[in-house]
Formats: sequence, C-alpha cells, structure tokens
Amino acid sequence: MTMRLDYLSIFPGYFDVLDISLLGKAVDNGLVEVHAHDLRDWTHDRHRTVDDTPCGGGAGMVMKPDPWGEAFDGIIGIEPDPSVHVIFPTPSGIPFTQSAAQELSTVERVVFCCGRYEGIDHRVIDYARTMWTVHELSLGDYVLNGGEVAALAITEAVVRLIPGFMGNPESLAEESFSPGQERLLEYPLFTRPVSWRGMDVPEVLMSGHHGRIAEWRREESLLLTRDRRPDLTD
Ligand SMILES: CC(C)N1CCN(Cc2ccc(Cn3ccc4ccc(-c5n[nH]c(N)c5C#N)cc43)cc2)CC1
Repeated sequence: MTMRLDYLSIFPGYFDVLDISLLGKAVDNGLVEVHAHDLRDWTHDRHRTVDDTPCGGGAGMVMKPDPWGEAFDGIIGIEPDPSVHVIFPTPSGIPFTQSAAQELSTVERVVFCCGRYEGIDHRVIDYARTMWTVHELSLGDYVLNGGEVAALAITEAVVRLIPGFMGNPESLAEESFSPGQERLLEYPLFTRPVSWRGMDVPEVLMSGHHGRIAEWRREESLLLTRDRRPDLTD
C-alpha cells in the first residue's frame, strides 16, 4: 500500500524536508507519496489574500474559508469519501498519541490542513467533517505559530509505523508508548567507548548476563518513569 500525504499551507516549503532522511527513503521505495500545496494558489485577488479580521472582534486574523474550500475541491474532490483522513493541527485539538499514529499508519490518504494566524474559519472544519474523516489534533500544551511543524511531527510518527518502513520492525514493538508495552520511559543507552571522560558504561551492561541486564534496564525505566512521568504509572 502507498500512503498519499497532502499538505495544504501558506508555507509549503516547510515540507521540502520530507525529501530527505528516512522519509525520503520511504518516498523512494514507494511507501509514501508526498504533495505540498500553497493555499494561496486558490486565491483570486492581486494580494493572494488568505486572512481577514475575526467576526465578533478579537486579536489577530482568521483564515478565510474560500481558499480552503477551493483547495479541497481541487486536491481531494467534491464527493464525500470517509476513507480520506483530513488532519487539522490546532492548539484546541485532541492530544496526538502513539495510538493515533498507529491508527493513521493504516490509512491510504491523509491531508494535513496547516493553519496560521489565529486559526481557520470554523466552517472549513465543519465542511470537511461532512465530506471526510476529520481529526483536530494537538501536539501538546505549548503554542506554535502554525500547523506545519505539527504536521511534520505527526507525519514522522505515522510513516515510521507503515509496514516495511523500518528495517527492524521488532524494535518498534519494544518502544515506549507502543501498544501492548507497559507505559515506561526508555532506560539510559550506552555504546563504546566503555570509558569516556572519566565516565564508564554501567558494568552490568558489559557482563553479558542478559537476565541481569534486563533487570537493570527495567529498574532504570521504572525509576525514570516514576520521576518524570508519574502520570504514566496510574
Ligand atoms: C484571541 C485569543 C483569545 N486566542 C487565544 C488562543 N490562541 C490560541 C492560538 C495560538 C496560536 C495559534 C497559531 N496557530 C495557527 C494555526 C495553528 C495550528 C496549530 C498550532 C499549535 N500550537 N500548539 C500546538 N500543540 C499546535 C498544534 N497542533 C498553532 C496554530 C493559533 C491559536 C489564539 C488567540
């Protein structure tokens, strides 16, 4: 299966990065197909206007619905299709999680709608919900300037789960936040040299005793999780 990813943004250049690294490899081997679109291509005025003042007053500008609607018509089509998943990154979205990434990794078509300014006219989201499967997602409780960085993060989390993307799928199953995994943070990692700037790799990791190593790693994960993410231990 090839996953088609579309990105609608006034800064489509953000997505040039998808041609490099592992994602670039996924594109090369046909696992994903990436299309970035400039929302301004669906404006008709000289200034290629995409925003206007908020109805009801308030700070900042809101993205006009017209360019989004015309872009949807051109990129996705005018017929409803629930198999198309449209993602609106937004500060008011549902927190994006590994299980959401897992679910999205089985989808054949995802369209990211990257807002800017204070956000997108809500009728755009309401319209999209009548046509496709819509997800309003947030990366976390901090403020970004737009949806592009979130779209890139969600893309990486999703694409790496597509069967055939990662060379060693077993490693995915062991990761934190993977389904079936106890919700623990990763233990500390070490590699050669064994001694570096007066600091040595923990002896147990050099012992070759797999039982003791597993025990040490679990204990380290438990300590780290209790210290940094007590919410995961509920
Ligand atoms: C006027 C007054 C009462 N409002 C009060 C609340 N403010 C919230 C506000 C702040 C900034 C932005 C900028 N922005 C535009 C599109 C967009 C998409 C995603 C994100 C985003 N930020 N953080 C995440 N985890 C995100 C995700 N995913 C941010 C975006 C949009 C919205 C807006 C102003």
